[in-house]
Amino acid sequence: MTTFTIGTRGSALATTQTGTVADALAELSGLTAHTTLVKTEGDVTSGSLAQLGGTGVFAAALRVALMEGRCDLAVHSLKDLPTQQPAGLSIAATPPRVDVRDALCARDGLTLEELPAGSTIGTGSPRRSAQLKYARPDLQIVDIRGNVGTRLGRVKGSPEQADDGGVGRDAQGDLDAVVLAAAGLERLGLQAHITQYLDPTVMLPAPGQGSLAVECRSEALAEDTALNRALAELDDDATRLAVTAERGLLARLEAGCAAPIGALATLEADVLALDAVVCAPDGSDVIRRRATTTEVTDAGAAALGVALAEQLLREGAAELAGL
Ligand SMILES: NCc1[nH]cc(CCC(=O)O)c1CC(=O)O
Repeated sequence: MTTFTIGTRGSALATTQTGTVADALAELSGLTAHTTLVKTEGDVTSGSLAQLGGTGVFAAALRVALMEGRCDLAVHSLKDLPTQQPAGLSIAATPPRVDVRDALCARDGLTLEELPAGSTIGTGSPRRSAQLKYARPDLQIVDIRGNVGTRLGRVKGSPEQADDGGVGRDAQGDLDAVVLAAAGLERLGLQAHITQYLDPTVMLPAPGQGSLAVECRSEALAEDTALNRALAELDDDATRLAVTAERGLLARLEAGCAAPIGALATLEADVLALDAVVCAPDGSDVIRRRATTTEVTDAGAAALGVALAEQLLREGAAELAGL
């Protein structure tokens, strides 16, 4: 084998992320990387999607392509992946994580503290919405959809063009701010729009935010190949341990990426610490807790996530978040 093929979705963020991973693996392996575009709608049967289970509709089409051998690898945003790993597929690498924080992109350089009462903030994420309301009950959250460029285009005075038709709103932007993942903005070179990096004490990110997952067929992982050696080198221990803890928590809470739950694990010295927040969807209340472990292994990280989830459940997390 002298080449390998990585499947990617068509969005700017997906192709950028996939390109970065393809380049790194080509460099590490000496192989030539090909990328292939996988459409997320229309070209896959509902039968094969249903087999995969879970909710990750974006990941599902890529996974079908991987299972059918149309590509050797798939690159996912880890935060969009359901916690249930489909049979036959494995996460072969979690590359070094980039910025984990959420970022405020506001008009006129404003910060969260500076936004006047009644200001509008756009987000489609229950996790962001609940934490924003908890921090600033006087702001108005507006439910928005679309890709990163579209969302930025909603901010008043934004140079970014709203590219989804501008139906029923001012093409110049109609919101005072939006909140997006810093990682996505930075990968797209759009960090100039960020007016404030939100501290995780105010806004805990989604489990897995800022991390990528490189997935392959499990059977391929058993072979000793240049590609597998490159994948092992690309895998970052601190990232894998952190996201294992965060996703262990999410799985134990039986929640997905649409739940009002934030989690962030950090590895410092020989301690893995996990912070988590479970919110009432209306932001009226939150439960925020931290747990730590000195068992800094994959199993220890997963157990840390489960233990913190069980503590949160004992304290009423399911009722609070409507899980
Ligand atoms: N749900 C969409 C999504 N999936 C991954 C990212 C950004 C990159 C990342 O967090 O890894 C985004 C955009 C956003 O939330 O602003």
